[in-house]
Amino acid sequence: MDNLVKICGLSTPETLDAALSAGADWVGFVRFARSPRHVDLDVGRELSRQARGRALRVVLLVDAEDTDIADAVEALQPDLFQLHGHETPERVAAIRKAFGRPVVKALGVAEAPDLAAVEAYEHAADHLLLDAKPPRGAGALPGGNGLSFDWRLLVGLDPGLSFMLSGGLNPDNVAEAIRLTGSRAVDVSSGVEVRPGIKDPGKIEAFVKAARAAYADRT
Ligand SMILES: O=C(O)c1ccccc1N[C@@H]1O[C@H](COP(=O)(O)O)[C@@H](O)[C@H]1O
Repeated sequence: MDNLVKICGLSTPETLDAALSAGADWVGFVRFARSPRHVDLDVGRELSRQARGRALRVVLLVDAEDTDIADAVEALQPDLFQLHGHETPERVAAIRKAFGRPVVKALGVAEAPDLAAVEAYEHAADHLLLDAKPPRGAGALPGGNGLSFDWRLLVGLDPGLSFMLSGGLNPDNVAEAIRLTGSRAVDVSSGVEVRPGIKDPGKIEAFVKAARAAYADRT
């Protein structure tokens, strides 16, 4: 992953088009029924067709059963999976092997000891996504909460696999996040929305521009 921008939680042709036109490298589709960004299989199929050849397509799953993964693969033909639940390294490796797609494993970060989990996924996942820990409490989503964590925790981090920074990013803070962490990949969902699940084409464009400018400043 190098100078990569991912826009996640896209659920309409118009907002997907905004992400593709802005030059997003990866686009994400959420398959998690409780999420305001969840796409059913028919919508996902159409969106995935729209993105094919223009960006890599990521299907986001949360502690999914094999049958649900198989349904998502059949309909959306994703290029990668993002696993955003409590999947163990063994489960991540099994999904990667069974479905023949690279896996991005999301890990929640709140404090330095949380980064100890990184090592366990070194041989199981292809990439990591470092996200804020979700809030405690019934009904909280495992991600997509617009919360950031202390990016200084990542300074000097050199995991054995590439990582993507996520959690609470938006067009106004992504440049600082890239500058501070040195991250070569960023991911956003709620920071380019007007309300949960409703993406804003202008914010999508502004996010991609701001991330690209920050990457360019670094080289
Ligand atoms: O977006 C969701 O609804 C979601 C549901 C379940 C798991 C993860 C989810 N979102 C992902 O979380 C990160 C961070 O999101 P945000 O930018 O802080 O809103 C991102 O990868 C989302 O796609």
